[in-house]
Amino acid sequence: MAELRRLRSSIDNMDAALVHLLAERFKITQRVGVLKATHDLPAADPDREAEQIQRLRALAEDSHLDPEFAEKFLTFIVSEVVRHHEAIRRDHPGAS
Ligand SMILES: O=C(O)C(=O)C[C@]1(C(=O)O)C=C[C@@H](O)C=C1
Repeated sequence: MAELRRLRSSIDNMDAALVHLLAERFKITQRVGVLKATHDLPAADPDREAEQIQRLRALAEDSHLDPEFAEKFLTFIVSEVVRHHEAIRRDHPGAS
């Protein structure tokens, strides 16, 4: 069906955009991880995460996206970032 093909083509474009955005986000959090290891800061910052969740839930509501889903998505990404931060701390020569 032509309509299904068109819709799937748009889905593929958006999935590609998501992957590119996530790759850029992880490049930045990599640098944050090195900074945190160098300055002996904890991998996770629960206060910052609470602010991010609050902000994303509000954005999701405005955009008619399920805020629960937005929170789960952010938490999934941030938990992977924290795992990377912990690995950087283990490997980083400047870390204590
Ligand atoms: O902002 C930070 O301190 C980060 O390490 C980045 C980040 C994130 O991925 O947004 C990851 C872990 C923290 O708990 C909070 C936020």
